[in-house]
Amino acid sequence: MIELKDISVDFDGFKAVDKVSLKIEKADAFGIVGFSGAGKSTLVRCINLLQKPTEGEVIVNGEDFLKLSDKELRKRRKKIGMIFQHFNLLNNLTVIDNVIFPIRKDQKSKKEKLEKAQKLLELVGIGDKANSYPRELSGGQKQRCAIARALASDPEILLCDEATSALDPKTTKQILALLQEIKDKIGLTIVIITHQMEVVKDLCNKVAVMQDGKVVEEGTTLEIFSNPKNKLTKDFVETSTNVNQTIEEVKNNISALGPDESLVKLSYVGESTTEPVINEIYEKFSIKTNVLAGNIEFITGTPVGNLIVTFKGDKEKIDQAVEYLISGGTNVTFLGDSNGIL
Ligand SMILES: Nc1ncnc2c1ncn2[C@@H]1O[C@H](COP(=O)(O)OP(=O)(O)OP(=O)(O)O)[C@@H](O)[C@H]1O
Repeated sequence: MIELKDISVDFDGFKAVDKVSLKIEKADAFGIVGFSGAGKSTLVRCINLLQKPTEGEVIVNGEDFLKLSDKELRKRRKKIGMIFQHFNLLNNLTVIDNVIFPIRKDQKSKKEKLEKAQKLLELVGIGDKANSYPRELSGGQKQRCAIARALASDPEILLCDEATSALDPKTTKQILALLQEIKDKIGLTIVIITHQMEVVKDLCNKVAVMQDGKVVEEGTTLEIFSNPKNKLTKDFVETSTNVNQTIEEVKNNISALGPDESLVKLSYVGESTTEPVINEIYEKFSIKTNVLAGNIEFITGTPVGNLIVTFKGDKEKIDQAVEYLISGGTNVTFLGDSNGIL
């Protein structure tokens, strides 16, 4: 549905976006992650040509946007809503008038527009705030109003630029749940720029990681969380799982390991929960497992687990047990033994 082909954006010789190609399918919730200045906003603004790329093609629903006339482009843009970190509401208009604003020139009667706006306010959960002014709303309510306004033109695509960055964690969860609900209800395609991996985890089915204007890694959210390859992706995933921090804490607090003990990290994806595996390696190899720390998360419904354990037993048997675990799809990282902790 959205295809960005070899997009580059050059600001006076500085490449803010550098040959990026992305495919976003209908009803995807596509996350774009990266540090400040990575080029996320510039890239996303190319989708509705608020930013004209210096090079490349922007294909939306099979149409080459760069070949459209200004009039045609204005019409297509109406089907692409946008919400922002700082809401960008018009402060001198009431909440309902903010929602009507993008459709104020439509061929409908005033009554129809009011009814539509009120329905949208109900949908986003602030039906009772229609006659309030933005200054009378909380941050979460302001973003709800901005979402209602973005939906007024019946968009097929919603671009969200750090839409939850100014909100506290609880309100962030509520807004993400609302976006998910709307997405499911009207089949909206969502492109969401964020530096919060929690946002990706809660809402997105796919994610691209940007650095210095380039996409350095992309995949399904499950792939990115369970098996990040790029160093930056690993750092981002770590911010939400804290596995490395947990490992450091375990290492700092563990007393010396015995000659028959090894410290390892077990990582797995999917239904192969470790409990039966731990029982099996005890039965097969007489290896005793002691779980020191663990974290299991559900990414788009699939469990992703990280356990820090000690194995106790004959060295050769531990090696066999590790091989057995790896052959069953568990990732095993050796962290130390009686000779020292890595
Ligand atoms: N209109 C512009 N003129 C010149 N440079 C620009 C312009 N817009 C963005 N840049 C530069 O392009 C780079 C990418 O900016 P962009 O806003 O796309 O990054 P970002 O990843 O969205 O960052 P943030 O998360 O801080 O919004 C930055 O170095 C920025 O200073």
